[in-house]
Amino acid sequence: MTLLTVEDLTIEFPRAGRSGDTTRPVRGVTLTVEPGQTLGVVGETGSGKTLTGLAVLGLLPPAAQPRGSIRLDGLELLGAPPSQLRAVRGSTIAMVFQNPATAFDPVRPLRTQFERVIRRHRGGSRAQAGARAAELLAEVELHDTDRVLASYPHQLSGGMLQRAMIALALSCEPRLIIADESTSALDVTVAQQVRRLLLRLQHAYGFGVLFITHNLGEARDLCDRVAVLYAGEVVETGPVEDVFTAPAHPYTRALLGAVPTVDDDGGPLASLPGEVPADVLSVTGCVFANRCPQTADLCRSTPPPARTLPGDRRALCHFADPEVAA
Ligand SMILES: Nc1ncnc2c1ncn2[C@@H]1O[C@H](COP(=O)(O)OP(=O)(O)OP(=O)(O)O)[C@@H](O)[C@H]1O
Repeated sequence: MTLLTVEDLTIEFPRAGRSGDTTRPVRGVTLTVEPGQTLGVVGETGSGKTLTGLAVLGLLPPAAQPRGSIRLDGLELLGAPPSQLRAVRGSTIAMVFQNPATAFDPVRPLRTQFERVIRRHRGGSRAQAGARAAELLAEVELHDTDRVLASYPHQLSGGMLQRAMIALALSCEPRLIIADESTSALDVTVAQQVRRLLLRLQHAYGFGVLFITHNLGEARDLCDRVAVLYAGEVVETGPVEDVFTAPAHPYTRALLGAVPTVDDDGGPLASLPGEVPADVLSVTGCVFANRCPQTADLCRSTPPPARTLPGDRRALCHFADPEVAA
C-alpha cells in the first residue's frame, strides 16, 4: 500500500484586513511516497514546500484552512482529531528540521531528552531508555555516546546535532520521515555525510522520506522521485533521473538551465528572470505563463491540465514534452 498519499491539497489563509478575501499558497498538490522511497519536493522560496510538509504533520498555522486529502497508510489525516494527529506524530511520522539546535531543549542534556521520548514511545525504565539512546546514537555514527548524551545541545557541532536529531527521529520507529531543508545549514561535506547516513538508515529501516529542499543537487543525490513546486502547484513529478535529464515542464527546464551542473554539491536554485504573479488567484491561465519562454495564447487563457506522460511522469503544462529537453 502507498505510504503517503496527498491528493488535491489546497491551503487557504484569510487575507489580513480584507474580510472574506483569501490567499491560496498551496493549490491542488498531489503526491505520493511509497514505503522505502524518497520523494524530493523542490522549488523556489515561497513555492509552498514547507506548508505541504506541515500539512502532513498536522502542524499548519491555526489560520490555515486546508482541504483535499492526506492519507498515511490509508488513514485520513486531514480533519483528524488533534489527539490522533499527536499520536501519529509520536509514532508513524517523524520530522527532521533545518536547524537541529531549535529542535532540542537548550537547557537539558541530550540524555534527558532521549529518555523522555523513548519512554513515551516504548515505556520501560530510564536505564533501558538510556541504553536504547546509546544504540540509536551508534546507529547514526556518533560513537562517543556517553559524552554525547551528557552534552547540552550547544556543546555539539551542527553535524553532530543533526545526526542526534535523526537518532531521535528513529527512536519512534517512523514509517515516514519529513526532512525540511535538513542539511541546508551544514557545510557541503557534512551535508553529504548526513544524506548518505539517511540513505543507509532508509535501506536498514525501510521508512519513506519526504525530502524538502531548494537544492537540486541534493535532490538528485538522495531522491528516487521528485515533485517540482511552482507558486503552490506541483508542475512536474516523476523519477528524479528522468525529470532531471529530460524535464517536461518549461519551469523545470529553466531551473535546470540555471544550474548547469547538477552534481552532488550543486548549489541552491538560481533565481529566474521575472516574478511569480502577486495574486495567483487572479491569473486565468497558467501561473508560469508570464515567465515561460514558450507561452502561447492558450497558456494565458486556460489553466493547463495535469498531463500524464510515459514513464510514470506528470506535468502541468499544455505543451509538456520531455523530448524538448533532450
Ligand atoms: N501563516 C501564514 N499566513 C499566510 N500566508 C502564509 C503563512 N505561512 C506561509 N504563507 C504563505 O505561503 C507561502 C509558501 O510558504 P512556504 O513556507 O511553504 O514556502 P517554501 O517553499 O517552504 O519556502 P522556503 O524555501 O523559503 O522555506 C509563503 O510565501 C507565504 O506567502
